Amino acid sequence: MSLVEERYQKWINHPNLDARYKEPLANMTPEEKNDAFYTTIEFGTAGMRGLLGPGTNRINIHTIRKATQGYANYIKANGEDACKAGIAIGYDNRHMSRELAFDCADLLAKNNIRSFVYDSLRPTPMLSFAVRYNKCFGGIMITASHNPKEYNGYKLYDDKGCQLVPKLADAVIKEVNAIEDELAIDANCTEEQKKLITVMGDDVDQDYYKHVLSIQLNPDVKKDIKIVFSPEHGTANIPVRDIFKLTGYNCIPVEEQCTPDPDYSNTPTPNPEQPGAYEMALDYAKRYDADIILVCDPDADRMGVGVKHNGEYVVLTGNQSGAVEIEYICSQLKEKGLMPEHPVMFNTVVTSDLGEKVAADYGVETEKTLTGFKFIGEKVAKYEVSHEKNYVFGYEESYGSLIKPFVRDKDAPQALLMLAEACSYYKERGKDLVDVLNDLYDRHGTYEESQVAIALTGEAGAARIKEILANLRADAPKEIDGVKVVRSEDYQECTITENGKVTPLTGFTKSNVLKYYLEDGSWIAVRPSGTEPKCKFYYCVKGTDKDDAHKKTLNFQKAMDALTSK
Ligand SMILES: O=P([O-])(O)O[C@H]1O[C@H](COP(=O)(O)O)[C@@H](O)[C@H](O)[C@H]1O
Ligand SMILES: [Mg+2]
Repeated sequence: MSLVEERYQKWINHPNLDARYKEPLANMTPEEKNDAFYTTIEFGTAGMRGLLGPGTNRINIHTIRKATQGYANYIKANGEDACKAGIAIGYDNRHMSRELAFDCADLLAKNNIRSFVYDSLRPTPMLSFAVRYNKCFGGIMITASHNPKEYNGYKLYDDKGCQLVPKLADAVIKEVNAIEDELAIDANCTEEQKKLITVMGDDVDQDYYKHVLSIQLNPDVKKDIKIVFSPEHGTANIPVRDIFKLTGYNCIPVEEQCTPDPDYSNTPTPNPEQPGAYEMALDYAKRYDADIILVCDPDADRMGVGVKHNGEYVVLTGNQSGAVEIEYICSQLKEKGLMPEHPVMFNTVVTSDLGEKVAADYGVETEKTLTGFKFIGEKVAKYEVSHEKNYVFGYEESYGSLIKPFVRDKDAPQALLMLAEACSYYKERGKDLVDVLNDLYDRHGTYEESQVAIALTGEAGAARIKEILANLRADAPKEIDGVKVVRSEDYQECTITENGKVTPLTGFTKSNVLKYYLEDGSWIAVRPSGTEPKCKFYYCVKGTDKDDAHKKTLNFQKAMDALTSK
């Protein structure tokens, strides 16, 4: 019997199989069966994420229990104090999220581990905050972030509220993998053990709001702007609207997208990386003549921005909104004499160069990490202890930023408040945020950043993604669209190749990423997504002006297409 068949038979015949899965299992096509059982669901960029449904390679009550039992064993191995400190648990609007969250709490209680659960859906950054607020040993967030509605996921946090970095995640994974029969785990705890579960109250929310309000650099700015806001049916609805109410901003919610909805009924996509996420907000913006559109992904760690510029709405990329944020923050810190000593900003190896140039202009150093906000959180924790450098900002290409590190993950409510303030501040001075961005291009060079993600699903898709990167390694491009590759970095082999010389690349955990620097100041990076079945290509293209950058971007994309279609 094949491994897939063996696993399938075990599941379908298991006495503990959740009754909801019997029928879908019985009706699986051979292809679906293979996909659901060919592997066990793994931890990626942001915990475990996958399609909902029965199978070892799916998110369901059994695979989540397996992960939680493994986590519980890890917590117990950390001693009595860890069990007592407990775990904060949060969840989003997705199918099964609430059920899975409370099931995790029961299972932890069964293991005599305390937990603090939010009474209803909350953003991922608020879960990170709750870990710190309750002085927990760690945290669990049930969410698949911005993925389509068929997905769910499981993010794990350390005691600082930072997602587990590989070193810690590996220790948990070891415990998870040691569990042989995921279906044998049940979450039936006693009434006495149930007392270990605390449903969190309003005090946590209020303290989070207080902290968010503290990021304001110009709290008294003239708030003469209209904001159209959409939570994309997710967790941001209440917190973001509360924060705008507390700070006095005029926030017009996209009502149709405010109800928590696991099916995302009124948005083509909840992902701020995609134009569909702005469709309805754009209609509202035109109707109300809004200055700015602000949207959050469902777990409210990512955000998207649309800016009214010369009468039209321009949607910024994550690289662009990050650059505008750092410009506003640094200029204000400097003007007010608040810039700390040895200031540092963090972003990732696939984030545009523009932000770094802006930061450098204000004397702020940039440190780069791999993709994954956990690596930024890790750096924050390091410097918090050593005091060698002081945090100014952290952001990623993928529409996430963190203004103040009282949260240790990207935090959209903070970003939205800062962008609203920046929008108001510049409006008073006759500018919009696109004007600010254009000024940055004038000062630091014109960049066009883009990301092309090719969807490659299932076992075959995963193999193809590996092959694309392996082919690039085996036959390294010397030029791309006729432009010479002057340096390449391989984060898996940990090498830098420059002028024919190979030197070690240090300071990063091994990761399947390739980055090519071109003679004209542009770069291109390739990596498999760790949250979706996609191969991602990142382009940071430097041009003489916008048209030149755009033309070059299209040519580079075409060239990479040709290079990787072998
Ligand atoms: O999806 P989220 O908002 O949880 O965000 C997560 O995934 C993003 C995309 O990762 P990948 O390119 O591997 O798919 C990462 O940039 C981010 O740091 C991580 O927290
Ligand atoms: Mg998210």
